Amino acid sequence: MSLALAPTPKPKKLNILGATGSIGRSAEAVILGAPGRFEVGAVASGRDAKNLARVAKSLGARFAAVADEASYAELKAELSGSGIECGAGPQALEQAAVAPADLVVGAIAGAAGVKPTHAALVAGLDVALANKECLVCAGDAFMRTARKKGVKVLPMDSEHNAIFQALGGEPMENVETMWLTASGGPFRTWSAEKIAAATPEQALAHPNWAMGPKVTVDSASLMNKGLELIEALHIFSIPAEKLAVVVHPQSIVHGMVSFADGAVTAGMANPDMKAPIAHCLAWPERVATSVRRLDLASLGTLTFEKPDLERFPALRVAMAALRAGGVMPTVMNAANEIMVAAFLNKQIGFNDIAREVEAVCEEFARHNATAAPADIEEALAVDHIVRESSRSRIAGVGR
Ligand SMILES: NC(=O)C1=CN([C@@H]2O[C@H](COP(=O)(O)OP(=O)(O)OC[C@H]3O[C@@H](n4cnc5c(N)ncnc54)[C@H](OP(=O)(O)O)[C@@H]3O)[C@@H](O)[C@H]2O)C=CC1
Ligand SMILES: CC(=O)[C@@H](O)[C@H](O)COP(=O)(O)O
Ligand SMILES: [Mn+2]
Repeated sequence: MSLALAPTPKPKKLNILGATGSIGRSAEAVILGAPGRFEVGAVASGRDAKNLARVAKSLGARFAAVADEASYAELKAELSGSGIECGAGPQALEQAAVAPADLVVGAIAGAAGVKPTHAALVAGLDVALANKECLVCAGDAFMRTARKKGVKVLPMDSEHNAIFQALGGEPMENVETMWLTASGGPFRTWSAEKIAAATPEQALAHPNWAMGPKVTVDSASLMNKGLELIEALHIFSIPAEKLAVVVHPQSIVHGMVSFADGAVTAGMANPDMKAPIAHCLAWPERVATSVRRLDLASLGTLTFEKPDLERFPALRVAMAALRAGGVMPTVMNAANEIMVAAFLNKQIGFNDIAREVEAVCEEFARHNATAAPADIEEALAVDHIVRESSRSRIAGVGR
């Protein structure tokens, strides 16, 4: 009788971009909950030096990068004596992205994530992508690089991860429809009049998920689901006509796939990002997590309804950008980032977000060529121009 032990898997080496955010903290919990399975090389964030230093130490990283150069002195002081190297600015961010690794977690919020996350692909590293704005801003160029380099983009966003699991490796020709579920956000049952007067505090009160402010406001307007349709188009190389949204207030079913024979598979879990994060980090293996186990009998009822495009026009605007394709998703994403920030700063009202994003898209299409950006640089140049023109509209909103 031989007493052969199962080989201990080598720890998977990770870099985490956006390590201080909501996704970053959930990733930290997954990693700390699976001793010996992961090793962290580099971590990066925007400006929160104190928290970045904390997570770098907690995960035993070797390098920490902060985007904001003004935060460098604080980061250095926080890391002093730890032996962890650090840097600041765009080059340091790129250094964190391309540090030797098996997988890079892309969890920076917004189009700020495009350059560093793309740098990881260029360096030939697989990416686990939470940052949907990367694909809305520069999806064609981003995925072209992944294909050219032969690297994987694993979907970490809960809906896309559920669909990835529900697909089970089936060829795309067999897929009739990919369904993304939407919780409907905090205003799902509100009247149009009440939504018009919604405050940032109300928009930030998501019924099911604790997330960063930008994605939480997008969930309230349903723009998040529009961004996710565009994200799905790129991740799964599926035509826009095969993508659909259904509102599911319990956030238990995250995504579904309908096949040509009428069968439907669903990806389900309690709403906790540790589940899709663990799936991506361990893929193609599995790792145990503390995610509360699903008990359908005690839940009792799961409900589904059509999205209301009248009360939630942001989804209609995003669906138009999805259908138009070309540069329109890039334009819409940039305008939305500016308008969401203006809403959170109480400069504009909730309904102004979708109204202004639509106006910016229409104006851009009237005066510019609408072909898809040829590369990341072109996408970011459009992003920059649209941000400027969006900012210039804010003072005039409502006047
Ligand atoms: N939270 C969630 O459950 C989900 C999030 N997502 C997506 O994941 C991404 C991150 O979301 P979330 O974690 O909620 O967001 P958070 O706002 O909680 O965190 C954002 C992270 O990005 C960093 N960051 C911000 N600006 C920059 C910059 N210019 N350069 C480098 N880093 C920067 C922040 O650093 P700092 O703290 O230093 O500012 C922080 O680490 C988004 O694209 C979101 O749509 C997708 C599915 C679920
Ligand atoms: C957890 C996650 O993936 C978010 O993107 C989520 O989808 C937000 O919830 P909504 O369904 O309300 O947009
Ligand atoms: Mn999502």
